[in-house]
Amino acid sequence: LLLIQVRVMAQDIKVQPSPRQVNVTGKSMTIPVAFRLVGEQEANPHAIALLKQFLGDRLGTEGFPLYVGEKGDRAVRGAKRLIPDHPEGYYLSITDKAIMLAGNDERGTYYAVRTFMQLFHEGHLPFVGIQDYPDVRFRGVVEGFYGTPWSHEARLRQLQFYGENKLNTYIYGPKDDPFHSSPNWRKPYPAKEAARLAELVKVANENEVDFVWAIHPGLDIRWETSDRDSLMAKFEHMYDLGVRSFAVFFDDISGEGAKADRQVELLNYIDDHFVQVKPDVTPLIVCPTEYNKGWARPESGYLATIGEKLNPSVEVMWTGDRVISEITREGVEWIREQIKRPSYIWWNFPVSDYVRDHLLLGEVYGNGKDIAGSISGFVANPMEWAEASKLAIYCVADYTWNMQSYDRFRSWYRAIRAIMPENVEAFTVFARHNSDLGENVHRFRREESVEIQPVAERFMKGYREGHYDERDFLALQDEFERVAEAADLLLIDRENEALIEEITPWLHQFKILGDAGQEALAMIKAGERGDRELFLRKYNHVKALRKRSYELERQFNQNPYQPGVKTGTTVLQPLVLDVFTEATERFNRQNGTDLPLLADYSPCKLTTNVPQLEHLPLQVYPSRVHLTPLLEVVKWPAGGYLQLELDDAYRIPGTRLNFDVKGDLSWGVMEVSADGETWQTVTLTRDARGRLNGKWEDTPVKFVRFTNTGEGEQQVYLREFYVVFSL
Ligand SMILES: CCCCCN1[C@H](CC(=O)NC)[C@H](O)[C@H](O)[C@H]1CO
Repeated sequence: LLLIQVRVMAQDIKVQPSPRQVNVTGKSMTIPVAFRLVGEQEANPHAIALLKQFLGDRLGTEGFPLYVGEKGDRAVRGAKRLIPDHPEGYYLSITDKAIMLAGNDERGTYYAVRTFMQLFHEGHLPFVGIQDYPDVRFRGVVEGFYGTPWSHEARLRQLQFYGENKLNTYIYGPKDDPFHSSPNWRKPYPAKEAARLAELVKVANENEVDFVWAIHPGLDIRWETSDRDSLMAKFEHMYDLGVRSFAVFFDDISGEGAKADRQVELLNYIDDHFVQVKPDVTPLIVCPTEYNKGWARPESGYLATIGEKLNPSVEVMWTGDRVISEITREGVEWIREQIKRPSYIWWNFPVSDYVRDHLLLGEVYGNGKDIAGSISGFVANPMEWAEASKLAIYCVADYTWNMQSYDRFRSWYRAIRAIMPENVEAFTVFARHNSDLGENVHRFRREESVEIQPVAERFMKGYREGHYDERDFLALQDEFERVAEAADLLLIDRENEALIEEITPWLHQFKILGDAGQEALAMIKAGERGDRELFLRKYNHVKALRKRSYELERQFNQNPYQPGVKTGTTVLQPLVLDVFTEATERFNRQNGTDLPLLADYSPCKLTTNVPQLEHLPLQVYPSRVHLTPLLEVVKWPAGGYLQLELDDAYRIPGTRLNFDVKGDLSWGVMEVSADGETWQTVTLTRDARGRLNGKWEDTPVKFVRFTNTGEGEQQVYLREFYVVFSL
């Protein structure tokens, strides 16, 4: 006799993503010790396998009845009318008589099992009836970023994560995989890579995820049958590896490959002769060359050609109004008109290949909740940091399954709990201050440090005016303490070692930020108490921390684009510098000292008497220091000079400047020096692109300067001025 204890329990049905329709009775039962599985022969084998894995030996031929199957299967005959008539929909019911997991299709049954697994709560199962289905047909991730492709292990973990969160699509399209793009898109994968892809397909199937293999032929495709045959052969090769979903990416190309009518001809051919003739291949997906509204040229007729001539069964991807943009109702309705079908969204978030020194761990927000009717798919392009990308991916799973119920903060918080259950608080602090991108070419920004921002602003204003609120001071001190604590707790966390390995450079930077913040605030108190000795200790500590921060930037995450490790760049980092500068200026005034203010450690100092160049930010890279180019004309007076002082004498190989002036720079002279006393003139030679390069024999150089030694003012464009100080 199975002892079923019926109990009234709280309505805390925690199912992710949020189901559409849940009828709770408020009653529950203890979990039966044994379940009698009915329907194993006909039900989706992946659903059965998941059940067996989850229930283990409690699942057998005796015990509490558990009916599993798809609409039409005998085992779930009774639920026929209750199953939602939507792709991947399911009906789930738990009563004191039986459990039923009934899918509208195979994937629906799998999702019913996933939901069932989440209903186990502290040894009880609630009596519920759930009717559920997703808003968006294709939901998931497109691995489509520039940079180091994800590892095989990372991809396997991703597919498992997608199965858990009802995402059904993974598009394989890493820009830097030579067999996905040029030059080897025509070649089959070598045996080792082929075996790995076959394994990914297998694990994807087990998690009810479509593994979409994308090809990126546009950089060098020739519109001849030979290349068309090469592409078909490659698709056959991928089909033999088990791939049943295919995409063609024509993004980020120009020239021959970008022609719409040629692309459409090829795509229709693939559709007619491959996708439609194979029994089990999902609709072909294309990423168009004009893949966002900012790049769409009505006069090119590109999108019109796609809309009119591309087979209606082909899915067309779209990133929104710009390369990186929020997806709005208006935007998806506009593109739907152009391409004569719903768009398949390629959302460029949390991809960070244009701000590689930042982690994007913030909430998923800004996309409309009313766009489901005009899109067929929604896939997120992630960071090269696979585990760290899971935060945003989890929220995208929530959003695309049930848009109306999506809550950006609740979803984000549940994502953190799903990913770091043993360090929720620490990871929340860390993610809260690692979400904005900083200035970037796409001008896409995200909120960061939202809670503490008003406190920081109010405190700084008060401090400058000479009266700040002690409660604000204490709140900031507390936040910086939490930052330091979070960094140390996460650095020793072992629950997700792959994640900690990815974010360790940022954790070290975060620790320095937490310490620097506390010490900068301590400078204020020491200054107020007139305790010179303590002030100088804190001052020196902050400077040391800034130098460590800078060295860390040159050690980790070195890439040719945005090398280094940025954290808390929108609120906390600037606050540390502001407090340091203000406290030091006060100390200098009170004590007649001239302690340098520059806490933001940099290997290079700019001095100039050219007014427009005085506050020019320097861009420091691992081996070069750049002056930020100016768009406006620079008036360079006679005698005007620009000098870069490095933090040490380097055997620097050279310097380059480009003032965009046609003639030679007879009015100016470039000089270098090791000590700032004896200078050596550098001859500047013009290269093919009109830039002036300075070379000198191999002597150590600490100073580089350019002076207008002519009679009058010169007007130049400062296009480029940088010093290479190590190879
Ligand atoms: C000026 C050109 C920048 C394009 C940037 N896009 C690429 C192409 C794309 O978005 N295709 C839809 C990569 O995917 C990359 O990851 C992403 C964002 O940096």
